[in-house]
Amino acid sequence: MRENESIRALKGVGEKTEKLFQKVGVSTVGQLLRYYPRDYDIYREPVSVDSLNDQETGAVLATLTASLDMKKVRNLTVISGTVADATGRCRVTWFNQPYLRNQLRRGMTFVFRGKMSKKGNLSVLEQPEIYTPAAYEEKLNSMQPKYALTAGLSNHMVTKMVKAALEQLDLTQDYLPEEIRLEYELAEYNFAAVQIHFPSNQEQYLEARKRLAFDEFLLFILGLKQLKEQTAADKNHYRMKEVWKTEEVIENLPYQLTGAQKNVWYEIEQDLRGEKLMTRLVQGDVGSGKTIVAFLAMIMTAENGYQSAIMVPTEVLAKQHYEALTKLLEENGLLEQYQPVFLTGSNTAKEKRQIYEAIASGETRMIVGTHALIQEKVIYESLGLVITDEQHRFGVRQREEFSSKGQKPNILVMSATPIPRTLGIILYGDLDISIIDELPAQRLPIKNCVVDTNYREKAYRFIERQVQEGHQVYVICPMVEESEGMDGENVIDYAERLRHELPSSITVGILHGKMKPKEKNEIMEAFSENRIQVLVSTTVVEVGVNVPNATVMMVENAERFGLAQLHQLRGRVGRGQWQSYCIFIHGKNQAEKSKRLQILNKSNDGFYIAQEDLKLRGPGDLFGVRQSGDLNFEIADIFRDASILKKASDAAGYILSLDGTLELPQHRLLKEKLEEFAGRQMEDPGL
Ligand SMILES: Nc1ncnc2c1ncn2[C@@H]1O[C@H](COP(=O)(O)OP(=O)(O)OP(=O)(O)O)[C@@H](O)[C@H]1O
Repeated sequence: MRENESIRALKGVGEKTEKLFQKVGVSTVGQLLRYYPRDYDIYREPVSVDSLNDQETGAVLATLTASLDMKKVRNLTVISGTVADATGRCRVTWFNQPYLRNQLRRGMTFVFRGKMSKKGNLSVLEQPEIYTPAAYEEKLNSMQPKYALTAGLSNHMVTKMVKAALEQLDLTQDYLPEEIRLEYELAEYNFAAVQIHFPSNQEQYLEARKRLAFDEFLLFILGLKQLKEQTAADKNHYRMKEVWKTEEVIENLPYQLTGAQKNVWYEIEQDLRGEKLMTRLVQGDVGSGKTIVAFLAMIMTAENGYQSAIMVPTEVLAKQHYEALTKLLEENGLLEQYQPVFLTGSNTAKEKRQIYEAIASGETRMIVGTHALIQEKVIYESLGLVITDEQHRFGVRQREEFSSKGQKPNILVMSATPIPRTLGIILYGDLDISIIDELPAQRLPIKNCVVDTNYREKAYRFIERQVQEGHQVYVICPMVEESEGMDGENVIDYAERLRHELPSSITVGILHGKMKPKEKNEIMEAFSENRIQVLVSTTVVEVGVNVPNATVMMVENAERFGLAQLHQLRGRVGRGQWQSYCIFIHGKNQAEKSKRLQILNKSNDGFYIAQEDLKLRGPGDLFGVRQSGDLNFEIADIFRDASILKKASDAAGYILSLDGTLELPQHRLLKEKLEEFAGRQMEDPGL
């Protein structure tokens, strides 16, 4: 079996199961292999019966005080009994397992492992797993995977299928050269692939993770280095002249550009006028005003008679950019001349045809869209500039794709990820870097608070007042809907609750990744026009959404998110001249985890936050929440794995110094893997 085969090739996967897996983005066996657990359930030492808290999962060594009862409740068979140790007793219940009655008898002692549920004086261990003490001893410290699920797809099913994939794939051929593996003390691939799903203990898990993170960085950097080689000598076939239009547009803006924006714009202008092709990254904290700089570059390109395309990760964002661009052009009397178009996957076939024609004929000089922009059918008349974000920054393949559409365009990449310089040099090795390190002057610093759920009542009243003053509010929940085995707030139920909590004059809307692009656009449009005042959402609003009238960001289960991600979320407010607020709410019993959140309380500076977060983490930080969704790594995390990143960079340098084109026999598998990796990077992350 090969990794690119459909999961249908696995025994037990029929059409229905295939559809369920597709919902979570898994179509091939390889994708299943990389469907890494979201968390693990650790088989820890048994604890005493009285020490298990409500909703806590754990194991107890206890004795049955009587034989089990059996009851029929509708069509369920319920088996229940009582177990006890020296500290106390609790009920145990199982459903539809009548045979247990013969196996478990009074006086027998087992390890029972399950979730404790407490209601008043009643403590119940629900559906516990049962082990003899010796059997549990063998399981001790092992970690059971917990996967992200969707309705109908159980953890058991994913576990079973991953096991099947691991059994049927031949993973013994390691693509990493032995020399590198030994030099950097990395586990074998075979070991890592299995242990990341089913770690025997925490040490093995860390080994597996280290290896897979190294691989991911290595492939990424190899791709970059090759790209740099290829583009170093690229000539700018769209060499441009200085134009006055951009000066006029700047004059007409309702605000003054900041010094940093002016500097960066100057650098871009010089690049576009230069002999060498531009490949530049503009890095700027959330809300620093990157968009206008991008638009100026598009106007300069259009004035020179060429086309430009701006590609963003989501349709919501594409729509927002399209509207902002149209408005800017309209205000400057340029709309007719440039005819901007909006191209995404959900345009109708007829619309697409018309747009393709307008692009091919050169009638339109500006194209805004999602990754639909690089599809085969889009033929550009004269694409002189492509603007993208770092999630979609082009790897080798993407640039080839664009090049095959004509000559290589100039490239501008936008990023809001604050990263230390040393890491930046590695991750953006193929790009020149410009930094917008100044926020517009009239912004007031956001006021923050980190509180627990007891504060909600107060928060709702505060939200009410802000809405009455004409402002708007985001509420972020970690989940879309209630989901088996996962605690935390979800968008659907939360919105319902808010509709009761808030006066009926306040409209509460919802937004999440499972909605159709068209629905998402409608909701965002309603929010930006203040027809919705409170938007309950998952993190789909994280990247780049701009509604300056919003002044409150409230994040539920804030402990679930990485600090950089929270900083991005916070960046959705404080974008206008009004005082804005961010309320981070952490769940009950999460005070420990929420210590991290105090960093956000102290500072609004993305760079500082990233550094501080890094200091708090160490290799022992097992399940640190993912830091950043911006750079699209599957397992590696640029902040948490900074030292692995440096090693992978050294290794990539060494490999290419020996064999620049990866032609040597010992690099054959690595080359194949790199091709496959580049292909994967092209896929839409599909928010
Ligand atoms: N110099 C400026 N003075 C005042 N407002 C500005 C200035 N530059 C941009 N803005 C406004 O600030 C808001 C945020 O700008 P923009 O959307 O470009 O941020 P961004 O850098 O893309 O941030 P993010 O990474 O969060 O998307 C916009 O409403 C924009 O009109």
